[in-house]
Amino acid sequence: MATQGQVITCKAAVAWEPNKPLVIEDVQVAPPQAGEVRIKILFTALCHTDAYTWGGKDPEGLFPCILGHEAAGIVESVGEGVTEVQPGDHVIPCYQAECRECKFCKSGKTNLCGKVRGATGVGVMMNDKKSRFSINGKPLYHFMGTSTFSQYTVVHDVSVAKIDPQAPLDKVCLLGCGVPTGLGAVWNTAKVEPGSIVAIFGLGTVGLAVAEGAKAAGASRVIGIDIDNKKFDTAKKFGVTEFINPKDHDKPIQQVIVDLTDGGVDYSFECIGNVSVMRAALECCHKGWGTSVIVGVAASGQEISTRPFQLVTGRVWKGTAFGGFKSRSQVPWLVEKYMKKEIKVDEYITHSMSLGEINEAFHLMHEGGCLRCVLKMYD
Ligand SMILES: NC(=O)C1=CN([C@@H]2O[C@H](COP(=O)(O)OP(=O)(O)OC[C@H]3O[C@@H](n4cnc5c(N)ncnc54)[C@H](O)[C@@H]3O)[C@@H](O)[C@H]2O)C=CC1
Ligand SMILES: N[C@@H](CCC(=O)N[C@@H](CSC=O)C(=O)NCC(=O)O)C(=O)O
Ligand SMILES: [Zn+2]
Ligand SMILES: [Zn+2]
Repeated sequence: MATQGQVITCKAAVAWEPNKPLVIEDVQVAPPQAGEVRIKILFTALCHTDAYTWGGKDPEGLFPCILGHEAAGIVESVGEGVTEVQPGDHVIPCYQAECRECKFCKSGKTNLCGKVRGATGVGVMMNDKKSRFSINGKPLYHFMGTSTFSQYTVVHDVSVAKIDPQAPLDKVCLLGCGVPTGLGAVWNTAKVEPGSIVAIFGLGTVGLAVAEGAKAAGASRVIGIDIDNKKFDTAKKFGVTEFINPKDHDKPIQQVIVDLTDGGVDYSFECIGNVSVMRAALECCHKGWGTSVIVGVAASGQEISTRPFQLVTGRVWKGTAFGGFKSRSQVPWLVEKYMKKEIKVDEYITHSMSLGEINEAFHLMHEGGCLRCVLKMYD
Protein backbone atom coordinates (compact mmCIF):
# COMPACT_ATOMS: atom_id res chain seq x y z
CA MET A 1 0.00 0.00 0.00
CA ALA A 2 1.37 3.42 -0.94
CA THR A 3 2.12 5.45 2.16
CA GLN A 4 3.57 8.59 0.55
CA GLY A 5 1.68 11.69 1.63
CA GLN A 6 -0.23 9.71 4.27
CA VAL A 7 0.06 9.70 8.03
CA ILE A 8 1.70 6.40 9.04
CA THR A 9 0.75 4.70 12.29
CA CYS A 10 3.59 2.55 13.60
CA LYS A 11 5.25 1.32 16.78
CA ALA A 12 7.63 3.54 18.73
CA ALA A 13 9.16 3.51 22.20
CA VAL A 14 7.90 6.63 23.94
CA ALA A 15 9.71 8.26 26.86
CA TRP A 16 6.78 9.83 28.69
CA GLU A 17 8.84 11.05 31.66
CA PRO A 18 12.49 10.91 32.74
CA ASN A 19 13.51 7.55 34.20
CA LYS A 20 10.08 5.94 33.72
CA PRO A 21 10.08 2.77 31.56
CA LEU A 22 9.70 3.45 27.84
CA VAL A 23 6.29 2.44 26.51
CA ILE A 24 5.75 0.85 23.09
CA GLU A 25 2.92 2.89 21.62
CA ASP A 26 1.10 3.25 18.30
CA VAL A 27 2.28 6.66 17.12
CA GLN A 28 1.21 8.73 14.14
CA VAL A 29 4.05 9.95 11.92
CA ALA A 30 3.08 12.83 9.62
CA PRO A 31 4.38 13.00 6.02
CA PRO A 32 7.62 14.92 5.44
CA GLN A 33 7.28 18.62 4.67
CA ALA A 34 9.62 20.66 2.44
CA GLY A 35 13.25 19.71 3.08
CA GLU A 36 12.30 16.66 5.15
CA VAL A 37 12.72 12.92 4.72
CA ARG A 38 10.60 10.13 6.22
CA ILE A 39 12.67 7.02 6.95
CA LYS A 40 11.62 3.47 7.72
CA ILE A 41 14.02 2.57 10.51
CA LEU A 42 15.09 -1.09 10.35
CA PHE A 43 17.73 -1.22 13.08
CA THR A 44 18.70 1.08 15.90
CA ALA A 45 21.36 0.74 18.56
CA LEU A 46 21.29 2.27 22.03
CA CYS A 47 23.88 4.88 22.97
CA HIS A 48 24.67 6.15 26.45
CA THR A 49 23.51 9.60 25.40
CA ASP A 50 19.97 8.19 25.05
CA ALA A 51 20.23 6.90 28.62
CA TYR A 52 21.60 10.27 29.75
CA THR A 53 18.65 12.21 28.32
CA TRP A 54 16.12 9.61 29.46
CA GLY A 55 17.72 9.84 32.92
CA GLY A 56 16.88 13.55 33.16
CA LYS A 57 20.53 14.65 32.96
CA ASP A 58 20.24 16.56 29.67
CA PRO A 59 19.46 20.27 29.92
CA GLU A 60 17.91 19.92 26.44
CA GLY A 61 15.80 16.89 27.42
CA LEU A 62 12.08 17.33 26.64
CA PHE A 63 9.26 14.89 27.42
CA PRO A 64 7.30 13.11 26.10
CA CYS A 65 9.73 12.26 23.34
CA ILE A 66 11.04 9.52 21.09
CA LEU A 67 14.74 8.95 21.81
CA GLY A 68 17.33 7.18 19.61
CA HIS A 69 20.07 8.41 17.28
CA GLU A 70 22.24 5.46 16.15
CA ALA A 71 20.31 3.75 13.37
CA ALA A 72 19.91 2.74 9.74
CA GLY A 73 16.91 2.49 7.46
CA ILE A 74 15.34 3.07 4.05
CA VAL A 75 13.81 6.31 2.76
CA GLU A 76 10.02 5.94 2.55
CA SER A 77 9.20 9.38 1.12
CA VAL A 78 10.66 12.85 0.73
CA GLY A 79 9.21 16.34 1.00
CA GLU A 80 9.30 19.11 -1.58
CA GLY A 81 12.75 20.25 -2.67
CA VAL A 82 14.61 17.18 -1.43
CA THR A 83 17.08 16.22 -4.14
CA GLU A 84 19.86 14.20 -2.56
CA VAL A 85 17.86 11.16 -1.46
CA GLN A 86 14.81 9.38 -2.83
CA PRO A 87 12.47 6.61 -1.71
CA GLY A 88 14.31 3.30 -1.51
CA ASP A 89 17.71 4.79 -0.64
CA HIS A 90 19.54 3.17 2.25
CA VAL A 91 20.45 5.81 4.81
CA ILE A 92 21.88 6.58 8.22
CA PRO A 93 20.19 9.46 10.10
CA CYS A 94 22.80 11.92 11.39
CA TYR A 95 22.21 13.82 14.60
CA GLN A 96 24.98 16.19 13.56
CA ALA A 97 23.66 17.79 10.37
CA GLU A 98 25.74 19.01 7.41
CA CYS A 99 24.05 21.62 5.20
CA ARG A 100 27.24 22.73 3.38
CA GLU A 101 25.88 26.31 3.31
CA CYS A 102 25.92 27.73 6.82
CA LYS A 103 28.73 29.67 8.49
CA PHE A 104 29.85 26.54 10.36
CA CYS A 105 29.81 24.24 7.33
CA LYS A 106 31.66 26.78 5.19
CA SER A 107 34.27 27.58 7.85
CA GLY A 108 36.38 24.50 7.18
CA LYS A 109 37.06 24.54 10.93
CA THR A 110 34.31 22.37 12.38
CA ASN A 111 31.82 19.60 11.64
CA LEU A 112 29.09 21.40 13.61
CA CYS A 113 26.26 22.72 11.42
CA GLY A 114 23.97 25.58 12.40
CA LYS A 115 21.14 25.07 9.91
CA VAL A 116 18.70 22.99 11.95
CA ARG A 117 20.38 22.88 15.39
CA GLY A 118 17.96 25.48 16.82
CA ALA A 119 14.97 23.26 15.99
CA THR A 120 16.54 19.91 16.92
CA GLY A 121 17.55 21.30 20.32
CA VAL A 122 13.90 22.00 21.14
CA GLY A 123 12.49 18.77 19.69
CA VAL A 124 10.73 20.11 16.59
CA MET A 125 11.18 20.43 12.81
CA MET A 126 12.51 23.67 11.26
CA ASN A 127 9.70 24.29 8.77
CA ASP A 128 6.80 24.92 11.14
CA LYS A 129 8.51 24.46 14.53
CA LYS A 130 6.22 21.49 15.16
CA SER A 131 6.64 17.78 15.70
CA ARG A 132 5.80 15.14 13.08
CA PHE A 133 5.04 12.61 15.87
CA SER A 134 1.77 12.40 17.77
CA ILE A 135 -0.50 10.02 19.65
CA ASN A 136 -4.17 10.74 19.04
CA GLY A 137 -3.33 14.39 18.38
CA LYS A 138 -0.96 14.84 21.34
CA PRO A 139 2.49 15.82 20.01
CA LEU A 140 5.67 14.02 21.06
CA TYR A 141 9.04 15.77 20.90
CA HIS A 142 11.76 14.72 18.47
CA PHE A 143 15.23 13.98 19.93
CA MET A 144 18.59 15.01 18.43
CA GLY A 145 16.82 15.47 15.09
CA THR A 146 16.69 11.68 14.66
CA SER A 147 14.23 9.86 17.02
CA THR A 148 15.16 6.40 15.81
CA PHE A 149 13.28 4.40 18.47
CA SER A 150 10.35 4.54 16.03
CA GLN A 151 9.60 2.33 13.03
CA TYR A 152 9.25 5.55 11.01
CA THR A 153 10.87 8.90 11.70
CA VAL A 154 11.05 12.27 9.96
CA VAL A 155 14.38 14.09 9.75
CA HIS A 156 15.75 17.16 7.98
CA ASP A 157 17.35 16.40 4.61
CA VAL A 158 20.63 17.86 5.89
CA SER A 159 20.64 15.08 8.50
CA VAL A 160 20.59 12.06 6.16
CA ALA A 161 23.62 10.18 4.84
CA LYS A 162 22.96 7.99 1.79
CA ILE A 163 25.00 4.80 1.99
CA ASP A 164 25.94 1.75 -0.09
CA PRO A 165 22.78 -0.39 -0.44
CA GLN A 166 24.94 -3.53 -0.04
CA ALA A 167 25.94 -2.53 3.52
CA PRO A 168 24.24 -4.61 6.25
CA LEU A 169 21.94 -2.18 8.06
CA ASP A 170 21.98 -4.27 11.26
CA LYS A 171 25.70 -3.50 11.53
CA VAL A 172 26.30 -0.09 9.97
CA CYS A 173 23.64 1.49 12.18
CA LEU A 174 26.55 1.84 14.63
CA LEU A 175 28.13 4.34 12.26
CA GLY A 176 25.46 6.82 13.33
CA CYS A 177 27.27 7.67 16.56
CA GLY A 178 29.64 5.80 18.90
CA VAL A 179 32.21 4.25 16.55
CA PRO A 180 32.78 7.36 14.37
CA THR A 181 32.98 9.47 17.53
CA GLY A 182 35.90 7.47 18.91
CA LEU A 183 37.74 7.08 15.59
CA GLY A 184 37.25 10.74 14.70
CA ALA A 185 38.34 11.98 18.13
CA VAL A 186 41.75 10.48 17.27
CA TRP A 187 41.97 11.18 13.55
CA ASN A 188 40.20 14.55 13.24
CA THR A 189 40.23 16.23 16.64
CA ALA A 190 43.52 15.16 18.22
CA LYS A 191 45.28 14.18 14.99
CA VAL A 192 47.41 11.60 16.79
CA GLU A 193 50.80 11.02 15.12
CA PRO A 194 52.71 7.73 14.80
CA GLY A 195 54.74 6.95 17.93
CA SER A 196 52.42 8.87 20.28
CA ILE A 197 51.56 7.72 23.78
CA VAL A 198 47.78 7.75 24.27
CA ALA A 199 45.64 7.38 27.41
CA ILE A 200 41.94 6.48 27.18
CA PHE A 201 39.66 6.93 30.19
CA GLY A 202 36.60 4.68 29.88
CA LEU A 203 36.64 1.54 27.73
CA GLY A 204 33.04 1.38 26.48
CA THR A 205 32.26 1.55 22.75
CA VAL A 206 33.53 5.11 22.43
CA GLY A 207 36.78 4.45 24.31
CA LEU A 208 37.40 1.23 22.36
CA ALA A 209 36.87 3.09 19.09
CA VAL A 210 39.46 5.62 20.32
CA ALA A 211 41.81 2.65 20.89
CA GLU A 212 41.10 1.32 17.41
CA GLY A 213 41.77 4.76 15.93
CA ALA A 214 44.96 5.21 17.95
CA LYS A 215 46.32 1.84 16.84
CA ALA A 216 45.55 2.71 13.21
CA ALA A 217 47.29 6.07 13.68
CA GLY A 218 50.46 4.25 14.82
CA ALA A 219 50.42 5.08 18.54
CA SER A 220 53.30 3.33 20.34
CA ARG A 221 51.46 2.89 23.65
CA VAL A 222 47.70 2.91 24.24
CA ILE A 223 46.95 3.01 27.95
CA GLY A 224 43.37 2.06 28.85
CA ILE A 225 41.95 3.22 32.19
CA ASP A 226 38.73 1.73 33.55
CA ILE A 227 37.31 0.85 36.97
CA ASP A 228 36.03 -2.45 35.58
CA ASN A 229 38.82 -5.06 35.25
CA LYS A 230 36.67 -7.12 32.89
CA LYS A 231 37.19 -4.49 30.22
CA PHE A 232 40.85 -5.24 29.67
CA ASP A 233 40.65 -8.47 27.65
CA THR A 234 38.22 -6.89 25.19
CA ALA A 235 40.24 -3.67 25.11
CA LYS A 236 43.40 -5.53 24.01
CA LYS A 237 41.54 -6.67 20.88
CA PHE A 238 40.89 -3.02 19.99
CA GLY A 239 44.49 -1.89 20.46
CA VAL A 240 44.93 -1.14 24.18
CA THR A 241 48.47 -2.16 25.18
CA GLU A 242 48.37 -1.46 28.96
CA PHE A 243 45.54 -1.38 31.46
CA ILE A 244 45.23 0.62 34.67
CA ASN A 245 42.44 0.36 37.21
CA PRO A 246 42.50 3.54 39.33
CA LYS A 247 41.14 1.47 42.25
CA ASP A 248 44.46 -0.43 42.38
CA HIS A 249 46.40 2.76 43.21
CA ASP A 250 46.63 5.08 46.19
CA LYS A 251 48.00 7.99 44.16
CA PRO A 252 45.75 10.14 41.91
CA ILE A 253 45.44 8.43 38.53
CA GLN A 254 47.05 11.38 36.72
CA GLN A 255 50.19 10.94 38.86
CA VAL A 256 50.25 7.19 38.17
CA ILE A 257 50.20 7.88 34.44
CA VAL A 258 52.78 10.69 34.57
CA ASP A 259 55.13 8.34 36.46
CA LEU A 260 54.61 5.54 33.93
CA THR A 261 55.25 7.71 30.88
CA ASP A 262 58.28 9.87 31.66
CA GLY A 263 56.24 13.01 32.29
CA GLY A 264 52.85 12.34 30.72
CA VAL A 265 51.05 11.21 27.60
CA ASP A 266 50.90 12.97 24.24
CA TYR A 267 47.14 12.57 23.95
CA SER A 268 44.36 11.64 26.35
CA PHE A 269 40.65 11.05 25.78
CA GLU A 270 37.86 11.16 28.36
CA CYS A 271 35.13 8.75 27.23
CA ILE A 272 32.96 8.57 30.37
CA GLY A 273 31.26 11.92 31.01
CA ASN A 274 32.76 12.38 34.51
CA VAL A 275 34.14 15.86 35.20
CA SER A 276 36.69 14.67 37.81
CA VAL A 277 38.05 12.22 35.27
CA MET A 278 38.16 15.01 32.68
CA ARG A 279 40.52 16.86 35.02
CA ALA A 280 42.70 13.79 35.49
CA ALA A 281 42.76 13.27 31.72
CA LEU A 282 44.09 16.79 31.20
CA GLU A 283 46.58 16.59 34.03
CA CYS A 284 48.13 13.29 32.85
CA CYS A 285 49.20 15.02 29.63
CA HIS A 286 52.83 15.92 29.00
CA LYS A 287 53.94 19.46 29.82
CA GLY A 288 54.47 21.63 26.75
CA TRP A 289 52.30 19.74 24.25
CA GLY A 290 49.96 17.11 25.72
CA THR A 291 46.42 17.39 24.38
CA SER A 292 43.31 16.10 26.12
CA VAL A 293 40.04 15.56 24.26
CA ILE A 294 36.70 15.53 26.09
CA VAL A 295 34.35 13.05 24.43
CA GLY A 296 32.06 12.07 27.33
CA VAL A 297 28.83 14.00 27.93
CA ALA A 298 28.53 15.30 31.50
CA ALA A 299 25.26 15.81 33.32
CA SER A 300 23.45 19.12 33.54
CA GLY A 301 25.09 21.45 36.07
CA GLN A 302 28.49 19.71 36.01
CA GLU A 303 31.54 21.87 35.31
CA ILE A 304 35.21 21.17 34.62
CA SER A 305 38.10 22.72 36.53
CA THR A 306 41.88 22.62 36.72
CA ARG A 307 44.69 24.98 37.67
CA PRO A 308 45.12 27.43 34.78
CA PHE A 309 48.84 26.69 35.16
CA GLN A 310 48.12 23.35 33.45
CA LEU A 311 47.28 25.27 30.28
CA VAL A 312 49.90 28.00 30.77
CA THR A 313 52.46 25.21 30.67
CA GLY A 314 51.31 24.00 27.29
CA ARG A 315 48.63 21.39 27.80
CA VAL A 316 45.65 21.78 25.47
CA TRP A 317 42.01 21.01 26.36
CA LYS A 318 39.66 20.17 23.47
CA GLY A 319 36.28 18.54 22.89
CA THR A 320 34.70 16.64 20.05
CA ALA A 321 31.18 16.09 18.70
CA PHE A 322 30.70 13.07 16.41
CA GLY A 323 34.48 12.84 16.26
CA GLY A 324 34.71 15.90 14.06
CA PHE A 325 33.31 13.96 11.09
CA LYS A 326 31.22 15.85 8.53
CA SER A 327 28.20 13.60 8.65
CA ARG A 328 26.63 13.51 5.18
CA SER A 329 30.02 13.56 3.44
CA GLN A 330 31.91 11.16 5.66
CA VAL A 331 29.43 8.59 7.02
CA PRO A 332 29.21 6.98 3.53
CA TRP A 333 33.04 6.87 3.51
CA LEU A 334 33.04 5.16 6.93
CA VAL A 335 30.54 2.61 5.58
CA GLU A 336 32.93 1.93 2.68
CA LYS A 337 35.83 1.51 5.10
CA TYR A 338 33.74 -1.04 7.01
CA MET A 339 32.83 -2.88 3.79
CA LYS A 340 36.56 -3.07 2.96
CA LYS A 341 37.21 -4.40 6.49
CA GLU A 342 39.36 -1.36 7.31
CA ILE A 343 37.38 -0.53 10.45
CA LYS A 344 35.61 -2.76 12.95
CA VAL A 345 31.87 -2.56 13.55
CA ASP A 346 30.59 -6.09 14.24
CA GLU A 347 33.00 -6.41 17.16
CA TYR A 348 31.18 -3.65 19.09
CA ILE A 349 27.82 -5.45 18.88
CA THR A 350 27.43 -7.64 21.95
CA HIS A 351 23.64 -7.98 21.97
CA SER A 352 20.72 -8.05 19.51
CA MET A 353 17.11 -7.63 20.67
CA SER A 354 13.75 -6.41 19.39
CA LEU A 355 12.12 -2.99 19.81
CA GLY A 356 9.69 -4.50 22.34
CA GLU A 357 12.65 -5.41 24.56
CA ILE A 358 14.04 -1.89 24.69
CA ASN A 359 13.76 -1.49 28.47
CA GLU A 360 15.73 -4.72 29.01
CA ALA A 361 18.26 -3.46 26.46
CA PHE A 362 18.79 -0.27 28.48
CA HIS A 363 19.18 -2.41 31.57
CA LEU A 364 21.93 -4.41 29.87
CA MET A 365 23.74 -1.23 28.90
CA HIS A 366 24.46 -0.54 32.54
CA GLU A 367 26.15 -3.92 32.89
CA GLY A 368 29.85 -4.12 32.04
CA GLY A 369 29.39 -6.88 29.42
CA CYS A 370 27.35 -4.79 26.97
CA LEU A 371 29.00 -2.58 24.38
CA ARG A 372 26.29 -1.99 21.80
CA CYS A 373 22.85 -3.62 21.68
CA VAL A 374 21.15 -3.46 18.26
CA LEU A 375 17.35 -3.49 18.18
CA LYS A 376 15.45 -5.01 15.28
CA MET A 377 12.47 -2.74 14.61
CA TYR A 378 10.21 -5.37 12.99
CA ASP A 379 9.68 -8.94 14.25
N1 LIG B 1 30.96 13.68 22.10
C1 LIG B 1 30.22 12.88 21.37
O1 LIG B 1 29.96 13.16 20.18
C2 LIG B 1 29.70 11.62 21.95
C3 LIG B 1 29.76 11.37 23.28
N2 LIG B 1 29.31 10.20 23.81
C4 LIG B 1 29.47 10.03 25.25
O2 LIG B 1 30.65 9.25 25.44
C5 LIG B 1 30.59 8.61 26.72
C6 LIG B 1 30.98 7.16 26.61
O3 LIG B 1 30.04 6.43 25.88
P1 LIG B 1 30.07 4.82 25.87
O4 LIG B 1 31.41 4.33 25.49
O5 LIG B 1 28.93 4.39 25.04
O6 LIG B 1 29.81 4.55 27.41
P2 LIG B 1 30.03 3.28 28.35
O7 LIG B 1 29.21 3.51 29.58
O8 LIG B 1 29.85 2.03 27.58
O9 LIG B 1 31.57 3.35 28.75
C7 LIG B 1 32.05 4.07 29.82
C8 LIG B 1 33.17 3.27 30.48
O10 LIG B 1 33.73 4.09 31.51
C9 LIG B 1 34.02 3.28 32.62
N3 LIG B 1 34.06 4.15 33.80
C10 LIG B 1 33.02 4.68 34.49
N4 LIG B 1 33.48 5.47 35.48
C11 LIG B 1 34.83 5.45 35.42
C12 LIG B 1 35.86 6.07 36.15
N5 LIG B 1 35.59 6.89 37.16
N6 LIG B 1 37.14 5.85 35.78
C13 LIG B 1 37.43 5.02 34.76
N7 LIG B 1 36.49 4.38 34.02
C14 LIG B 1 35.21 4.61 34.34
C15 LIG B 1 32.92 2.23 32.64
O11 LIG B 1 33.32 1.08 33.36
C16 LIG B 1 32.74 1.97 31.14
O12 LIG B 1 33.59 0.93 30.70
C17 LIG B 1 29.17 8.87 27.25
O13 LIG B 1 29.23 9.98 28.11
C18 LIG B 1 28.39 9.26 25.98
O14 LIG B 1 27.27 10.05 26.29
C19 LIG B 1 28.82 9.20 23.03
C20 LIG B 1 28.75 9.38 21.68
C21 LIG B 1 29.10 10.63 21.03
N1 LIG C 1 22.18 18.15 25.00
C1 LIG C 1 23.34 18.14 25.85
C2 LIG C 1 24.61 17.85 25.09
C3 LIG C 1 24.65 16.51 24.46
C4 LIG C 1 25.88 16.37 23.61
O1 LIG C 1 26.92 16.88 23.92
N2 LIG C 1 25.75 15.68 22.51
C5 LIG C 1 26.87 15.38 21.66
C6 LIG C 1 26.60 14.12 20.98
S1 LIG C 1 26.42 12.81 22.10
C7 LIG C 1 26.00 11.55 21.18
O2 LIG C 1 25.78 10.49 21.64
C8 LIG C 1 27.08 16.40 20.56
O3 LIG C 1 27.47 16.09 19.46
N3 LIG C 1 26.87 17.63 20.86
C9 LIG C 1 26.95 18.67 19.90
C10 LIG C 1 25.57 19.18 19.56
O4 LIG C 1 25.44 20.00 18.64
O5 LIG C 1 24.62 18.73 20.21
C11 LIG C 1 23.50 19.45 26.60
O6 LIG C 1 22.78 20.39 26.30
O7 LIG C 1 24.37 19.48 27.47
ZN1 LIG D 1 25.38 8.60 20.70
ZN1 LIG E 1 25.58 23.83 7.96
